[in-house]
Amino acid sequence: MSIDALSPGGKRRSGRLDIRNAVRSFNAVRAVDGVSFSAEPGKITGLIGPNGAGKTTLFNAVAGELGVDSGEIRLDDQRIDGLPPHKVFSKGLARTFQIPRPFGGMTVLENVMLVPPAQLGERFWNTWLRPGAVAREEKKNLEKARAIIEFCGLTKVERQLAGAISGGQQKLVELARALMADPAIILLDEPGAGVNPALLDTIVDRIVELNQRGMTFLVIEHNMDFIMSLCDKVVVMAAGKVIAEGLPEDVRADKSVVEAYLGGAAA
Ligand SMILES: Nc1ncnc2c1ncn2[C@@H]1O[C@H](COP(=O)(O)OP(=O)(O)OP(=O)(O)O)[C@@H](O)[C@H]1O
Repeated sequence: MSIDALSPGGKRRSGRLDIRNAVRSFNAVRAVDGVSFSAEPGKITGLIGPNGAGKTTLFNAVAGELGVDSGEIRLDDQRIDGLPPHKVFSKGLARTFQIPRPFGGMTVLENVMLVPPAQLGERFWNTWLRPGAVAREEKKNLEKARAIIEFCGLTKVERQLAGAISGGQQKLVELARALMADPAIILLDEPGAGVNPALLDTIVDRIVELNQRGMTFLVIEHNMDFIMSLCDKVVVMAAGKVIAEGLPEDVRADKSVVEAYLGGAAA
């Protein structure tokens, strides 16, 4: 199987994400304070802002790790706010973390294999009643995992423990795990942080190629070269609110954006 067989979101989902008036507080802090914007299908949307702007809190709310206090989050017109992470994931939204979270004691291949879309074998009666189907499904998953691992440039380390490879390679393992579920949209939390320049090029290449195949991305990143060269649109948050949204070059020249970065802890 080659990576060509992967279809972002399958045929049914476009990966459109709509966030409307999302609010999430931690005691007195309104970390996300009435945020509205959309990530258009097939596009790469950048989410930037000074430290503490609320970007990660918003990601956590979208991916189901945190609830919103109010507001709506829709994926392809279906409400996903209030759903637990595995439900959001199964609807076609995958995310990666700023600090990768692989199972360090398992190999890269095992980490990727942990995320098959529909694990027939997990239904215990299938192993008795439909052993052939289970074996075929496992073979298909293994082929898919291998194709994705190759696509992510990880073949050489597929037998190594995920805890023993570099931080940049772990970010690629996270991307590989996300791809196993054929998501329609992937949320990337600082894919470039702590990654050496050569691996960063690989990550950027993979994102571009997936995007050309129709994958939608929403990306938090402090690396401005990355944002400016990769994103179709940039949304800027500061103190929990969206303060600007538009084309990368317009956002960079926006006075309120410059002030937010100078006034806050510049990224
Ligand atoms: N679990 C939490 N409990 C209390 N306050 C929190 C929690 N998570 C985030 N916050 C606060 O919410 C605000 C937004 O934080 P968040 O991490 O979302 O910002 P960010 O834009 O992702 O920042 P960075 O770029 O540094 O990662 C900050 O004031 C932060 O201290």
